[in-house]
Amino acid sequence: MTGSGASTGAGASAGLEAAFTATVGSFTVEAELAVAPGEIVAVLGPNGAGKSTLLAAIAGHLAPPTGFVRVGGRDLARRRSDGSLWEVPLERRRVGLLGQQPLLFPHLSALENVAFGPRAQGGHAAASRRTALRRLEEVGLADLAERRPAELSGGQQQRVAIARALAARPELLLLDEPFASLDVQTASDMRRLIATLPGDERIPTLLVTHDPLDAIVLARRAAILHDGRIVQQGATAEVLGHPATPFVAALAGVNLAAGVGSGDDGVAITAATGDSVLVLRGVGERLVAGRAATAVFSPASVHVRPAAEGAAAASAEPSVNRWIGTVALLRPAPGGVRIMTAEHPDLAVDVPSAAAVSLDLAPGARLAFTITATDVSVRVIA
Ligand SMILES: Nc1ncnc2c1ncn2[C@@H]1O[C@H](COP(=O)(O)OP(=O)(O)OP(=O)(O)O)[C@@H](O)[C@H]1O
Repeated sequence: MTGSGASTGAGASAGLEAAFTATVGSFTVEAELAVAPGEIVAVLGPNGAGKSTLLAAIAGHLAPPTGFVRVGGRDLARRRSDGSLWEVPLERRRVGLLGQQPLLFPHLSALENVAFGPRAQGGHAAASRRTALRRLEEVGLADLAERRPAELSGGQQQRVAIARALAARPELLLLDEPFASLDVQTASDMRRLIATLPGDERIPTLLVTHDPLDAIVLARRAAILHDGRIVQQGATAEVLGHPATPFVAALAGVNLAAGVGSGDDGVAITAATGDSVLVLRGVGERLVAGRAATAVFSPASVHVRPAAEGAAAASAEPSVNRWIGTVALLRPAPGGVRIMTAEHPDLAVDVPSAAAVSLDLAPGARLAFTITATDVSVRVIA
């Protein structure tokens, strides 16, 4: 391999390193990512955030207008300074891309599907079939090796697709919502499978999903994509446990309350109605009085009861970890009802169905909310 674009990076153990822009139509993705060998990094984002475009650019289906994609220290694509593109052809990339649909060859058996990659790489027929059978054993499908895709369930087809991707000895795995079309039990089996495979093989794996559960279960690191940009990345627990923006908080299913340090280790949050201040004390960083700070908590960790007769939302004294709110909006939530109040319309509170019935919820109802400090994470805004 010659040419100025073929620079080697930090060596064969470098995993995936990428920093590029990629464009489809008028939409542009701009990303800087690194995935270590054996590591799974989750890319989370809502519909249309650019997740599939990001994977297409890394896989080589889209030429990046700027930047580079490098795997194992070897450039797969690079824009040179004169604007010309240096890239490894698709068939020589050793990138396994697995989408929502397994896309198996319908006329081939499961075994022949899996043996296809090793054969295409020049392997002998018998050796390729042995490799394929071993891969099918790993995904628990050796006894169905002779079946064609139409004779397999959706979950089984996905397993064959994983076995096929791995049989081609990829240097990088790209998983695009691989659980999206599976039922709950099959998706859970697939998660377990994916959790063990790439680590054993030291394959860097990028897992695209819109489900925070995938990131929590499978990935130690997560990147959040929004409108084609990575808006936050880091340890999964950190990103989802203390989101930097309301957008990431909504994606993670937690509340992010912005305020200022209250001087007694709480975050003072002024009500939208402007007539009261809620102080949330929690665990986390030391806060500085008057400096911007955030508090994060789960909608389900708030306790709700009817407000005592005559309880006033407006008060000169800030109340600590408790507030009175007027129901403004009610929405279905998993296992119950989500409440939003006029005083704090950005803070969701979830109550189980049984509690919702006994609270006699309706817009305009006045409720008392409390949360314990151990359920609140607080942080200074840099
Ligand atoms: N071939 C195309 N031509 C023009 N625009 C496109 C094309 N493919 C995708 N887009 C646009 O690019 C944006 C990102 O699409 P992309 O499929 O990458 O998002 P995504 O995060 O994978 O979404 P989803 O979760 O719905 O699959 C969208 O606004 C989409 O409409």
